[in-house]
Amino acid sequence: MDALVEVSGLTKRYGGTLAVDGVDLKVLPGEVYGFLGPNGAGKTTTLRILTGLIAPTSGTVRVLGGRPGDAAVLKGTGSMIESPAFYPYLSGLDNLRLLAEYAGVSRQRIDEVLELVDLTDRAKDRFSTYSLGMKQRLGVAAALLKDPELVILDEPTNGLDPAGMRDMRRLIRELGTEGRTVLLSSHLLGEVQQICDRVGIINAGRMVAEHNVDELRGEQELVVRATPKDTAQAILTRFGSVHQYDDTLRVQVDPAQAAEVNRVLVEAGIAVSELHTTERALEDIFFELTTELSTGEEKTDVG
Ligand SMILES: Nc1ncnc2c1ncn2[C@@H]1O[C@H](COP(=O)(O)OP(=O)(O)OP(=O)(O)O)[C@@H](O)[C@H]1O
Repeated sequence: MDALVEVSGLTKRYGGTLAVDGVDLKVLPGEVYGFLGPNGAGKTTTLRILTGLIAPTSGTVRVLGGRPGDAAVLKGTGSMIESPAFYPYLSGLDNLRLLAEYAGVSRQRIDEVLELVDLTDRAKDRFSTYSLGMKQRLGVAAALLKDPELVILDEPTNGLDPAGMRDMRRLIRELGTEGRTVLLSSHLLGEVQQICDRVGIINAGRMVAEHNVDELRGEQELVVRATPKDTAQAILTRFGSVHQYDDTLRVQVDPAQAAEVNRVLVEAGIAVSELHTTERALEDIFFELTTELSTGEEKTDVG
């Protein structure tokens, strides 16, 4: 399967700051890929390079088989990098019309994208009257106008309230299920876990890990609080390795087996007062990796 985005040894230096430091990245057709990292990790810089907005210092970058910024690549890529810029005094619809005219897109496609981002009812209102969530969704609509194969979204839920985040996540999942390839950045673990198929973790300009989100889910643990604890622990070892954490037991077992674990414990006369899954897996990996690196070599090179 040919990757839609293929980045190798990508580096970007701003004066003395190494913003991106030898990043390798592959985004495969049809996947929703999450580019996860804390603020300042180098996500926006990488996405700006992929969309041809800035040039890399070194490394190779292929997007849709071509170079970022090439006409054919631009045609097949829709993006929203940082806050989308629109004319505040024009309606959402008129803003899209302007972009559509420039890109040679039909009126029908404008209606389709407005429908997709759930802005049909407010399309004729001025952009300045939109909520932040609506502004971001219009940004996604603009990115989708050309019916692109690849959609690149930089922190699409940033600054949104919980309802706005939910709508945006739903929209991105929809894009994924309709077969589009999506590359998005985020600093939110839970978000990436909810909407992405694969995740690349970046910290201090370096890719520190790449995971299949399903595998990570499988690595989740069950948290069990039960008495008597010793007997519970002995029973739980049948399901997977068990370790104690505070006064709970943590079992490495597929969370889908939670009901079965509960049944077996209760049938053995154990009182179960708490049983839930934990999202520690991705969090642990993330913090382990980012702490390791941030205490390691400095990313700022003043030489
Ligand atoms: N135009 C620029 N000039 C100088 N330094 C820059 C520039 N753009 C980014 N940087 C620096 O490069 C590093 C990476 O920034 P980048 O914006 O790519 O990170 P990010 O992961 O997108 O973080 P955020 O979510 O905060 O935007 C930071 O140290 C930032 O200060």
